[in-house]
Amino acid sequence: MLEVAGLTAGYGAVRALDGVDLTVEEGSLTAVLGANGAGKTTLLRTVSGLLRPRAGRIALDGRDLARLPVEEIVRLGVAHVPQSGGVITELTVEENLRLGGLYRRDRGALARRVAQMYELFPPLAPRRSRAAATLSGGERQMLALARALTGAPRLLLVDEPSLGLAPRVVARLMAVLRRLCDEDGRTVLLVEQNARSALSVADRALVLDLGTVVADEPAAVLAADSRLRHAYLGF
Ligand SMILES: Nc1ncnc2c1ncn2[C@@H]1O[C@H](COP(=O)(O)OP(=O)(O)OP(=O)(O)O)[C@@H](O)[C@H]1O
Repeated sequence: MLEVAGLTAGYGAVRALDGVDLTVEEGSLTAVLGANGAGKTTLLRTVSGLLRPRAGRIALDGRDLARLPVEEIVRLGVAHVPQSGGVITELTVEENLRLGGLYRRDRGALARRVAQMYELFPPLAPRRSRAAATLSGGERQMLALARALTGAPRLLLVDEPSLGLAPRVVARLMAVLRRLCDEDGRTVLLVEQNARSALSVADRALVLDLGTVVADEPAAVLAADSRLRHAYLGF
C-alpha cells in the first residue's frame, strides 16, 4: 500500500533520512524503532507531507505523495497523530472528535464514527463534554488517536503514543492499534521508543540508525535477535 524508496530528507545541514526504503502492506502494523534522533519522526513527517523530501519516492497505492499538498494527502486517507498529541485543549472531547471527521461530508456517518470512538476508547465516553485540557495524559493520547480515526483514514501514522503513559495504558493503546488492523483493515505505521511494546503487536519492524535502515524484519524475528536488540533497541 505504501512504498518508500530512496527517501532522503533533512533540516538545513542535517540529513535526517538518507536513502530509506520501506514497504507497508495494507492492513498491517509496522513499527519504526531506533534511538533518539534516528529519523523516526522525520519519516512520518515526510509521509504526511509536513516535510518535503529532498530525494526519493513516497507512493500510496502507486500515487506519488511527495509533491501533493497536505490537504490532498489527508483526502487520500493518511492521518498523522504527532508526538505532542494533536488535540485542541480548549475544545471538548466531542468537539475534538467531530473536527477530526469534519472533511467527511456525510453527517450521519460522522455521528456514527464518533459513537464508535466511545466504544473503542471507553474512558472518553463519560468525559465527552469536558474540555480536552482536563484529560489525563493517557486520555489525551486516546483522544488524539480517536480524533484521527473519525476521519476513517486508511493509513494511520502514530508518533510515540506510549510517551509518559502507565504500562497498562500503553498495553491498551497497543491492543487498540492491533484491532484497527485486524478488524477494520486499517494500516498503521507506529513510531515507538518502547520497542518491546511495539514489537508485541507489530507485524513488521524497521530499525533506523542515523537516518538509514539497519533492519527490516518480521517483528517476531527482530524480537528474537538479541544482537540487534542490544545494539539498537536497548533491551
Ligand atoms: N526541526 C528541526 N530542525 C533541525 N534539525 C532537526 C529538526 N527536527 C529534527 N532534527 C534533527 O533530525 C534528526 C532526526 O530527528 P527525528 O526527530 O526524526 O528523530 P527521532 O528518531 O524521531 O528521535 P526521537 O526518538 O528523539 O523523537 C536529529 O538529528 C534531529 O536533531
